[in-house]
Amino acid sequence: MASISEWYAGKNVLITGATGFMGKVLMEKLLRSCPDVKALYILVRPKAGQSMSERVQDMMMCKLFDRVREDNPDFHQKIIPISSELTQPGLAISPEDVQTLTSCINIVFHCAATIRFDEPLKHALQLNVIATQQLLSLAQQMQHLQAFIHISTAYANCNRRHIDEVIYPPPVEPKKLIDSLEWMDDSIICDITPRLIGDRPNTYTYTKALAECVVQQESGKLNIAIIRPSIVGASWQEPFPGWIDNFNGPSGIFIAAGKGILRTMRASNDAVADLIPVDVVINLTLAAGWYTAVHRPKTALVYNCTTGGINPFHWGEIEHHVMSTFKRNPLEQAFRRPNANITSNYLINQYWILVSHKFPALIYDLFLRLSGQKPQMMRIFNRLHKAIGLLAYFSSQDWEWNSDNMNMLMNQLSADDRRTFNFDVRQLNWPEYIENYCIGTKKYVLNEDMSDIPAARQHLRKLRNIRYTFNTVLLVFIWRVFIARSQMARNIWYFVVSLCYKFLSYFRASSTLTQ
Ligand SMILES: CCCCCCCCCCCCCCCCCC(=O)SCCNC(=O)CCNC(=O)[C@H](O)C(C)(C)COP(=O)(O)OP(=O)(O)OC[C@H]1O[C@@H](n2cnc3c(N)ncnc32)[C@H](O)[C@@H]1OP(=O)(O)O
Ligand SMILES: NC(=O)C1=CN([C@@H]2O[C@H](COP(=O)(O)OP(=O)(O)OC[C@H]3O[C@@H](n4cnc5c(N)ncnc54)[C@H](OP(=O)(O)O)[C@@H]3O)[C@@H](O)[C@H]2O)C=CC1
Repeated sequence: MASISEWYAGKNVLITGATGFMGKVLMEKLLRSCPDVKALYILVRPKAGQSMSERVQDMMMCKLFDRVREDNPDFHQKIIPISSELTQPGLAISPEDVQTLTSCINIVFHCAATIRFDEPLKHALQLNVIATQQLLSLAQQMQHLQAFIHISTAYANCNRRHIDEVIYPPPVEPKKLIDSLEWMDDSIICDITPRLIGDRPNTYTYTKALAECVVQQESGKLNIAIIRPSIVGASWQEPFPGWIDNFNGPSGIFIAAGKGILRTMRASNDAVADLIPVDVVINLTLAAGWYTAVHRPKTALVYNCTTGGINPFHWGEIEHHVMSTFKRNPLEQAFRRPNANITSNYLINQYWILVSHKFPALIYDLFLRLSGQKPQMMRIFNRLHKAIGLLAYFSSQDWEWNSDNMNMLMNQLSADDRRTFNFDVRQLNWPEYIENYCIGTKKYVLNEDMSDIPAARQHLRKLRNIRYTFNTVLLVFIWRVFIARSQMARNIWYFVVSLCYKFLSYFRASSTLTQ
């Protein structure tokens, strides 16, 4: 039987969401490990004042593609951008492009989605469900299509504790919801959203569950597989350890903790942190594409792509390793020395938010105001609180995912493929991974230079001295205001001191008696 890379040789691949985090890693891996792939057609929209081709050119310059560039400097010739806005009818693909795609595509990877937790329901539905439906219709017209791989999330069914590799009945029939929301005013939709999403935490997980149902409805006509990754983190090994390019999920939290901004967060120390490295997800996705096309399973296979059941690691351990890494490799211009703690207790968390977030932010903003600058710290903390409020749901509880299909797929691979498309997370060394992850956020998200670490350490020492000075001044101030000025406070103070003195004399006397 052909190996995975042999199977991809000569194939035309369609990728949605190629400019996103996972889409880029998918493209890189395909180009590097399947060098004979014929072409990658990627659906891209113009954005932020950049045309589609400018965006693609920029993307290919990214460090992520360094290894591919080394192997094949002309790799860009294999990338064919197709202009598309997924929220538009027909995905806004021109008739000529539709013609090209339907005549040549062999496999589709559908990665595009809105992953924002606060997305208005109508937009999340438009992108995550309706666009998926439209892409499936397009796929049905593709004459040489062998597999359609849909990227979902392990949290699509997070209202359940135990999640099997099956497509669960949807919370509502997608078509009914689409029809009803079509005529509704945005404010009405906003009002009924909590009732609709029910026991799911956000519109993201809700619409991803609906998308799975839409995919299932087409599974009789197409060869389909669904990949459900948990919390996708930086790369483990490929193309190099620690690659990450965004603030999503834990990355933003790690950075905020490393910068000394985040000091407390609601999370359970003992809950499993189901992180999965992005390269593992992509290796599994490519292997699943091969398996779906070659073996044509009778029903759509779902692959829960998680670590918790196989090689568990907990949020408490993550906190420890993140803090230890940022103490050894500090981020530049930290606000305070990194020292974040997680707690599952609501009141304790609120106390630390007040003392360690809001109070320093107020003081710093006061300092900025007095020095004629614009206050900004409170604004940053408000955004951070919004983000951690939305993420806490995922870090405060455990889920159990069945991963039989992931194991089955691993057993189907040859020894060579298992090495090239490694998704065996039993080999993952968590402390090493978290260290590379944190350093990755420093190098690739914040674009900080590792050679500036001595200066960053010096800055932390300065912050420590400021803290010591501040604490001393505060003590003297309290003494001056409450002790020195009030007779009663003075009396209490003398009483406490004389009590301590009496205790000390008593212990000294009793210890001389026993000698
Ligand atoms: C040491 C302690 C260790 C403790 C460990 C505990 C960690 C717990 C982590 C739990 C993670 C759970 C994730 C669950 C994932 C489910 C999996 C998936 O399927 S789906 C995949 C997961 N999906 C997601 O993760 C999406 C979550 N994100 C969102 O929904 C939205 O970004 C938002 C609502 C948080 C903020 O909206 P909005 O106010 O409109 O703001 P914008 O969006 O415009 O961004 C403003 C600025 O903030 C930046 N920034 C962004 N995110 C974070 C962050 N987490 N943090 C910090 N910063 C963040 C952003 O880059 C930007 O910077 P700049 O350009 O201004 O400089
Ligand atoms: N990251 C994670 O932790 C997890 C992600 N997933 C799933 O993996 C998939 C990829 O996620 P990830 O790469 O992290 O997400 P990103 O947000 O990084 O990428 C999303 C992609 O979708 C594209 N897209 C969004 N809206 C449109 C639109 N209207 N028209 C055309 N393209 C659009 C984006 O294009 P543009 O650049 O133009 O915005 C981008 O390429 C998603 O399906 C997500 O649900 C699942 C579990 C965890």
